[in-house]
Amino acid sequence: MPDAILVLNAGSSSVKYAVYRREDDGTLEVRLRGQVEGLGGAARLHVDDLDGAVTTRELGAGADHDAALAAVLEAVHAHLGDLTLVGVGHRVVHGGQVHSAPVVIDEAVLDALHRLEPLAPLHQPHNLAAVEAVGRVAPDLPQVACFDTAFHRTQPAVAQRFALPRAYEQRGVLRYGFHGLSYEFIAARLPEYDPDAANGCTVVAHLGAGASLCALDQGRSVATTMGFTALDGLPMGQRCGNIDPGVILYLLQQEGMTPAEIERLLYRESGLLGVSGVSADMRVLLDSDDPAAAEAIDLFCHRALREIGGLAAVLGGLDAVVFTAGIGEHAAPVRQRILEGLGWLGLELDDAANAADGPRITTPGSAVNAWVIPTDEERVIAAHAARLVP
Ligand SMILES: Nc1ncnc2c1ncn2[C@@H]1O[C@H](COP(=O)(O)OP(=O)(O)O)[C@@H](O)[C@H]1O
Ligand SMILES: CC(=O)OP(=O)(O)O
Ligand SMILES: [Mg+2]
Repeated sequence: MPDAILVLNAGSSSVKYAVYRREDDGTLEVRLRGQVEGLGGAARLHVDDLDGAVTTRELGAGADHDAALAAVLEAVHAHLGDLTLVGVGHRVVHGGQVHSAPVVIDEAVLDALHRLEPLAPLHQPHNLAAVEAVGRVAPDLPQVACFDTAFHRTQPAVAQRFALPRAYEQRGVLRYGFHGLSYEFIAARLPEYDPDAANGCTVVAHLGAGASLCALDQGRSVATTMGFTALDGLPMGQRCGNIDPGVILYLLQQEGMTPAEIERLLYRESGLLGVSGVSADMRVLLDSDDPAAAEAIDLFCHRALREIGGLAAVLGGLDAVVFTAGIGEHAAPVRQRILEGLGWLGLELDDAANAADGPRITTPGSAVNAWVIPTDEERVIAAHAARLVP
């Protein structure tokens, strides 16, 4: 029976999944894909069997990551047909100092990854819950962890360092960076779209529920906006992004907030949701006529523009900007707002191409190219897993 790899990608607002058939020559053909989206609100399961049947099922307002995972495993089971699962690849957001490459999961690896949960509270517990859920139903099935942090380990030390006493760095307090599986996918595909940028200086904007930017120098990560945790950098759906650490001291010392309250504030009540008071979902904000929704979008675009400028300076130039993930791939007004701020670099937006979601969204005469390239973290995970399982 043909071999297949299952991929599970638990994000903060979604659980994405895919099944790939592994051909004799090692190539991977996607056979099933989908996601549970809208976790925390009205969660829906989407299933695409790639033969034209696309179904959606409401999971109800109370559905959490566990319910999402159970629904996903049921859908996968129902669609496997003659395929035999030979391995499972997981997105695991934090790999810490130890992991700069994907790894087959055993007891010791799992224990070590659990210890990183405080550094990625929106993701790591769900990523590892998926590993354990699969382990319960199929204890002998090899499982592979693919890390969001691994792609950034090529960065020079200066880009990974905080200005703290050295002892903290030795204890692992570093800028790790995230969304690395997505950046790995974009870096691999960029030569097909823009060979000059692939050999030069590119800023990739992964704008989803979590959002970050990555500076690619000839396809290698040299700097990124997320740091020790996935809180740093851009404001996100519910996360604050870059914040003066003095604010946290103030909340602790003057407002008497507990660490758990501050964690909830920074991870779940801030970002687009906190500033708008309306929603964490960019689709809802773009449709809203509430001035606070417009202000939240303003702040998101302002911060993205400011960070693109910083990364371009680190790269020593800018050949292309690439937009990806939920907002990056679909929110033309957000891309427009950010790119209008790069007019001084000679970047010239092609409005019609932008409205059509690309792929190229700048004019032929533009001094800097901009692209929309859909990311595919699942394919990157599948490729790593297929390589590591027998
Ligand atoms: N058509 C759209 N217009 C604007 N924003 C969108 C659109 N589609 C999706 N999004 C945004 O993308 C986010 C999800 O992005 P995604 O990359 O799938 O997230 P996750 O971090 O869960 O993987 C949603 O929360 C929503 O804000
Ligand atoms: C690391 C991170 O923020 O991931 P996501 O965007 O999937 O929430
Ligand atoms: Mg994501």
